[in-house]
Amino acid sequence: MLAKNRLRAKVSIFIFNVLFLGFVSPSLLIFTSATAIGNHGSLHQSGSMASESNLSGMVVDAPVGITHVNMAQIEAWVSQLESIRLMDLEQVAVETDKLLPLLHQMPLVLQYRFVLLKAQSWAMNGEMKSAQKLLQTYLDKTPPESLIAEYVNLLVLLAGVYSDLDEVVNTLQVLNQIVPYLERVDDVNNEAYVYMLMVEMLSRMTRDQAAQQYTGKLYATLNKVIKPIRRCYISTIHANAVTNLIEHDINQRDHLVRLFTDAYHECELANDNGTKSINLRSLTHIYLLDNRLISAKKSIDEAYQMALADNNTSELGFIYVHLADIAKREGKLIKAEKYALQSFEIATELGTSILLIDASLMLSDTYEALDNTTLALFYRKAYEAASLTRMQDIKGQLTVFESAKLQLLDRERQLDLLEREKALYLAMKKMTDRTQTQMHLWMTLLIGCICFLIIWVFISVRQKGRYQVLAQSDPLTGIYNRSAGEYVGKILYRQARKEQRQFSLVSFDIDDFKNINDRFGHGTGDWVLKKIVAEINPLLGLNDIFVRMGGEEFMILLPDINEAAAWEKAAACRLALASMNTQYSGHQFSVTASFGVTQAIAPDHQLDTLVERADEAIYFSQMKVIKSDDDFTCVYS
Ligand SMILES: Nc1nc2c(ncn2[C@@H]2O[C@H](COP(=O)(O)OP(=O)(O)OP(=O)(O)O)[C@@H](O)[C@H]2O)c(=O)[nH]1
Repeated sequence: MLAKNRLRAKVSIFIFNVLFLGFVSPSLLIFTSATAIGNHGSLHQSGSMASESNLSGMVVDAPVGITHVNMAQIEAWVSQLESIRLMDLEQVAVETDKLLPLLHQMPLVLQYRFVLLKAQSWAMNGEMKSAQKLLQTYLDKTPPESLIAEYVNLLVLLAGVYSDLDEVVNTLQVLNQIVPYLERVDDVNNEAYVYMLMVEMLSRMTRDQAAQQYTGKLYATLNKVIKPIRRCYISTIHANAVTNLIEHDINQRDHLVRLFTDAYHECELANDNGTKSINLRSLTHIYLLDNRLISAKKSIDEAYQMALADNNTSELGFIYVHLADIAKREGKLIKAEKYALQSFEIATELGTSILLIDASLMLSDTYEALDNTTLALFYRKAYEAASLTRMQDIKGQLTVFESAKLQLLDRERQLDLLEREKALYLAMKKMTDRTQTQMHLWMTLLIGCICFLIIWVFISVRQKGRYQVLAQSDPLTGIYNRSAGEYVGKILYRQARKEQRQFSLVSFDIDDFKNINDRFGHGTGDWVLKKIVAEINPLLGLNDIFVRMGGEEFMILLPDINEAAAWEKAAACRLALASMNTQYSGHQFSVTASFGVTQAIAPDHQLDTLVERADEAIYFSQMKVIKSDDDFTCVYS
C-alpha cells in the first residue's frame, strides 16, 4: 500500500515537474494550438528565443488610439501578434490589452483566435484566473462546424489553465469535453497534450483503469509527433502511466526498464535534462524493486550530476531519497541519514508534499535501522501526517470528481429523457398532423360533395324551370302557349270568381295572315307574329296574361279589369297593329286584326265560356257585323 502511494506520489510530482513546475506557461504553449503558434521552440527554446530576438515593434504596428473599427486591420494585427507570441510576450500582452474592448465586434473566427492569444498571454504572465474567466465564456458556446479547430484550441488551453490552477475536477471536465472533438480536428499536438493531461489527472485521482485507456492513446500519438521535446514528454508520461499499472508484475520489469530507457533517449534528443533526470529516477525505482543496486546507483548518479549541474533543487530533493534508499540497502546508514535529511530539508523548503512524504518515510526507516526509535517515531508521524493530508486531499478531490461525474450522468440522463420526450412529442405531433390532414381531406371531400349536390340541385331546378318555361311558352313569340295560357287562365279566373273580382278577356285574329305568308314568305309571317307580340307586350299590365292560341290567333286574359278597360286595351292594341312599321321585314304592308272583347259574368262558371264568346265576337268582327250586347263586344279591324 505504502509502496503504491509512494509511486503515485512520484508520478504526480514528475508530471507536475514536467508540465507545470517552472514551465507552466510554456508547457501550454508547446502543446496548444500548434498550427497557430507555429514551430517555435521548446520550454527552454522559448526563453532563449525571447532573449535572442528583439522583434518588438518590428512586426507589429501598435493599434494605439483606435477610433474606428477596421476589421481587416484588426485581423492583420492579430495575425502579427500570433507570429510573435513566443518571442515578445510583453508586447503581445500590451497589444492584446488594447484590442480587448473590440472583442465582441470581431467576427467569431477572429474572436476565437484573439481569445486564444489573449488567454495565452495572461497564462504566460501567471494571470491564470483572468485566462480562465475569458476562456470559460466560450466554453458553453457550441461552435459552428467550420470553427471546431479554433474551439478545441480554446478548450485545450482552458484545460491547461485549470491544471495549472490544480483544479483537477475542472480539468477533467474540460478534457472530457474535448475528447469527442479530437478525431474531427486531427491535431496530433492537441491530442497528445489532452491525453497527457488526462493520464496525469486520472492518475492523480487514482483512476488507474481509466488512465490506462488514455495511456494507450497517448502512446499512439508518438508515431505522429515529430518534435523531440514533445516526444520526450509523451514517452515519459506513457512510461510512468504504464508503471502505475504493472509495477508489481515482476515479469514486466524489463519492459518498464525499456520504456524509461526509450523515454530517456527521447529526452536526450530533445536536450531536456530535467525530464531526462526524471526518467533516470524512474529507472532507479524499477531497479530497486528488484534490488538491482548497481544499475540503480548508476542511474541515480547520472541524475544527481545533471541536477547538480542545472541547480535543480526540486529534482535533487527526489534524487536524495533514492540515494538514501541505496545507501540504506548497502548498510551505509549514516550516509543514508545524511541524504534523507537533505531531501527532507528541500521538501520543507519547497513545501512539496509528495517529497515530504518520501523523505519522512525514508528518515523514519533509516532511524529505525539506526535503532533511534524516538526519531524513527517522529518521522513516521511526520510521514503519516503528510500522507493523511495528501490522501484527504485526493479523497476530497475524488468526492468532488465523483459527484461531478454523477451530476454529469444525471444531466446526460435528463438530456436523454428530454430527447425521448421530444421524439415522443414529434411522433405524436406527426400522428396528429396526419389525422388532421386526413380530417381536412375528409372535410374537404364532404364540403365538395355538399357543394356539388347544391350546385347540381340548383342547376336541375334552373334547368327544370327553363324546361317548364320552354314547355309553357310559345317558342316563336316567347309568350304563353295555348295549354299554359288556358291552365293559368283557369286558375286566375277561378280565383277572380271566388273573390268576385272583375275578369275580362280580349281575343284577336290576324286578318289575311295566309296572304302575308303566301306573298312574302313564311319567314316574313314569323317576323310579323313576333313583331305583333313586341308591339302589344308594352301595352299590357303586370297581371295581364298574353297567350298565343295557335297560328295567328292571340288571347289576352285581364284579371281585375272590367269590360270598358278591356275595350280600351283592345283599342290600343288595334291601333298599335295598324301603325306597325313592317319595312324591317323587307316588305311594306299593313297588318290588321279582328278583336273580340268580353268580360266575365255570373253564369260563366268556366273560362271556356268567355273564350267561346270572344271567338264569336271575332267572328262577327270578321263578318264586319257590329254586334254589341252585354256579353261581348266586337272590335273591327
Ligand atoms: N308564318 C307562319 N304562318 C303560320 C303559322 N301558324 C299558322 N300559319 C299560317 O297561318 C295561316 C292561317 O290561315 P287562315 O286560317 O286561313 O287564316 P287567314 O288567312 O288569316 O284568314 P282569316 O282568318 O279568315 O282572316 C295558314 O296559312 C297557316 O299556315 C306560323 O307560326 N308562322
